[in-house]
Amino acid sequence: MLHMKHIDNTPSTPGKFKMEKSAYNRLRLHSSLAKLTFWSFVFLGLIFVFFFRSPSSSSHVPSDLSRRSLRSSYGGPNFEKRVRASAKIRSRNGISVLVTGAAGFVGSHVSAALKRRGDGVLGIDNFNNYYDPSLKRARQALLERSGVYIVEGDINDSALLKKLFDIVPFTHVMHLAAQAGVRYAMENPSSYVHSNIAGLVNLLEACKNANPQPTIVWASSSSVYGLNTKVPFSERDRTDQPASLYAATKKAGEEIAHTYNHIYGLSLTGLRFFTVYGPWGRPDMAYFFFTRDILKGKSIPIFEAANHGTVARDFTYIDDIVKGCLAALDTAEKSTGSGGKKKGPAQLRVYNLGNTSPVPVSDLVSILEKLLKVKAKRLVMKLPRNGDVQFTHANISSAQRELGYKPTTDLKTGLKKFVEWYLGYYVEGKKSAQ
Ligand SMILES: O=C(O)[C@H]1O[C@H](OP(=O)(O)OP(=O)(O)OC[C@H]2O[C@@H](n3ccc(=O)[nH]c3=O)[C@H](O)[C@@H]2O)[C@H](O)[C@@H](O)[C@@H]1O
Repeated sequence: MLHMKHIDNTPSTPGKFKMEKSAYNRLRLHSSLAKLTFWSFVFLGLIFVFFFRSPSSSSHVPSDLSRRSLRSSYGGPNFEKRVRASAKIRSRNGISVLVTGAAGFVGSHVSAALKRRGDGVLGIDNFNNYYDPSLKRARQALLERSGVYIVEGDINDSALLKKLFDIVPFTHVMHLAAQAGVRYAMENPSSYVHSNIAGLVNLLEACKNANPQPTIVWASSSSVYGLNTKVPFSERDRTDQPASLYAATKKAGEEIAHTYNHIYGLSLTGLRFFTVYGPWGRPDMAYFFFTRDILKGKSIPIFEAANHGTVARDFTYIDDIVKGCLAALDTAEKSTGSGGKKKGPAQLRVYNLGNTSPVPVSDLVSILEKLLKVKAKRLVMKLPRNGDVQFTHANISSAQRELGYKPTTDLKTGLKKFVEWYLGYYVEGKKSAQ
């Protein structure tokens, strides 16, 4: 309107005015055509996006990675058949368990034990390369032979988790997927946030929305005791002075568990594992790379505290941990909510799963020397300030009383089994230990 008025009032010669007016009309025609073309493109673009986008690229899916994997391997009758067959319960009173981190050290052992006793087990693992993924693939191959299928995916992929819960009404979730390792947190802090915080929340969201809601047992860590000096560590002790980001994310996990229990009625049990070791273990852990480096003739760094103080760990054998995990699953009560709504109070537990006899790291090395029949090149070093604590020692009376947990393997016996496995897998199997 204002624009028109301005043109009408333009003082000019008639001819010139005429000329200007027709130029103006041409201009208007051009601009209308341009507008029409522009909006046609926008409209066509919207139609294209609406009809041709993949159903998996919904706002649920957090990353390109998960989108790609969803398209390539999830869905379809064959996938669903495999998932159902793996999760099928084959014993009376059996349970169906989704095991996260199933290709990991503890995850693979727990999955195998559940399957052996007739429970339904479905695994999920992202097969990341924090340590040699070929070891994870070898664990996967073993599980595959006993009928456990591991879906390749990330616990941050909510569309995938929803799909799995849609296919199987899991009674339990054994959540063992995590970014482990105390010292690596200084190198790659975000991977701890991604797996131990964002991943945990995403998993709990899927659990709270599921109908029926599953019961959840998950891996916390002895590292939550941080700089505590009172030993042995009891579940009632303070856990507010973590020494590493890893420990802080596990502690955060315990608080997140409290929230989901409180708001949604999820039954949650956290297990504080104490330096778990054994066959098929993690190559980033000291007992594992000490073995590799002793055999290679490389020197090994042995930490000691100030004033030649002993650094010790309550090393716990994998079979004892597996028994603790199964007992936690078996004694856990059901979640009380359904479809995201709480119906009543639910169980919230936390237990130490340790061995109750701390061993100095230098003694661990002496045991390895005997088993390997090779003298270690010891390089005694000051305990670095990068997350390590001086000692750990579990009080397990709660787990003993309520789970019937009773560790039976001492470090010497357990390391003997580890070394037998190590030599068979790497030396006889001619695989290179990285
Ligand atoms: O139980 C736990 O809470 C934690 O146990 C281990 O952490 P850590 O006990 O530090 O296990 P290692 O990294 O294998 O270290 C074992 C011992 O060897 C010592 N160490 C480690 C590395 C090294 O080069 N030299 C050395 O003397 C450490 O100080 C520690 O006392 C796992 O790596 C964590 O994922 C787990 O949560």
